[in-house]
Amino acid sequence: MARSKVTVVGAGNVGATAAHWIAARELGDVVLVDVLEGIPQGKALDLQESAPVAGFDVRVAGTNSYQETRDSDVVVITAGIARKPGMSRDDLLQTNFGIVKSVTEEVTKASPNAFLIVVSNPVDVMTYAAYRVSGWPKNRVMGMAGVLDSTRFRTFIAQELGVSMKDVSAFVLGGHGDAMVPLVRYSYAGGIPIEKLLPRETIDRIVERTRKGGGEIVNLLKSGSAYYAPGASVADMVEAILRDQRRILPAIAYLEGEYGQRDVFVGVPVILGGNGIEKVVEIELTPEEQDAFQSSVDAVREPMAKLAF
Ligand SMILES: NC(=O)C1=CN([C@@H]2O[C@H](COP(=O)(O)OP(=O)(O)OC[C@H]3O[C@@H](n4cnc5c(N)ncnc54)[C@H](O)[C@@H]3O)[C@@H](O)[C@H]2O)C=CC1
Ligand SMILES: O=C([O-])CC(=O)C(=O)O
Repeated sequence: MARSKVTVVGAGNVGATAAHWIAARELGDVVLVDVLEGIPQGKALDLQESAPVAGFDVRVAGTNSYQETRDSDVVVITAGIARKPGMSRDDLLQTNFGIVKSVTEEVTKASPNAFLIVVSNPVDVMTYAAYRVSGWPKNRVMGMAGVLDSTRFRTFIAQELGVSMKDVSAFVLGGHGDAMVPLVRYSYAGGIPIEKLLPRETIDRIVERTRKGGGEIVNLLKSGSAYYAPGASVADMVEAILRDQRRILPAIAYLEGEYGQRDVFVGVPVILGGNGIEKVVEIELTPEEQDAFQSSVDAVREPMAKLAF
């Protein structure tokens, strides 16, 4: 059986870290692409040279050309600028729109049958842009944010309870901005609803921390944004597709009536497997949760309306 091939566009912090997780989990051969000369080649060679000691057996290549990305099974787009303290993700809109547009044109030519996972921010809007530019079906175009937002929420829950991260599950819905919706009612530790285990004030505090989780890292790093957890979250989605796992994950998906929304990409629970987004899973929301979700979608539609294709 031919080995899978994963292209990661953008060999910066998120791209290189995603490539690392993807290679370490032997999900497929990895091609790193960037406009900077030497960077994707150098990082790919360095990562490849870790294989004998780290114990993985895949090829890792770096390039400035899309030629070598040909016939990839999955393409991850991390190309673009990251925010600095004081900026919102939406401040990156026009610069990253230009980049995501040109990258999408290149990758869709080189790998017409791939699955596309968009990471560049503002990611809900950039996923919509990639969908429009690619003209691909909705099951093959998605964005990564919910896995990251949920892993942050899970981390905070586990830390508050002083229990293993393994036993904590949680869901965050909506756009990847400060209006995202951590779903407390659907969050559990060892199968027990967290509302039965933690006081309301503690839950409210970690919900707020989750919403601002990206900004917390930006303020600490000062010169860029998070990449370890984002890179690992990308690898989880790549694995779900390439290993046909049919996982239920939150992903940025195209909505055509689900959750009362149309013609927008936003984070919702999906079944992710060998056919990409196989289904958007609709769960019942309380009126308050529905209102919060609507506000979050509105916050995605606003910058979306500024895109000129
Ligand atoms: N969706 C999410 O949850 C997350 C999204 N992000 C976003 O991911 C993006 C990347 O972040 P970092 O890796 O930290 O930034 P970075 O600055 O470390 O890397 C970005 C890379 O993209 C490259 N690039 C720029 N234009 C390109 C083009 N046309 N073709 C190919 N490569 C190009 C740059 O040369 C650079 O190496 C940012 O927009 C950031 O906001 C970051 C973390 C989480
Ligand atoms: O906060 C940022 O700009 C990067 C990002 O999306 C995150 O870490 O959640």
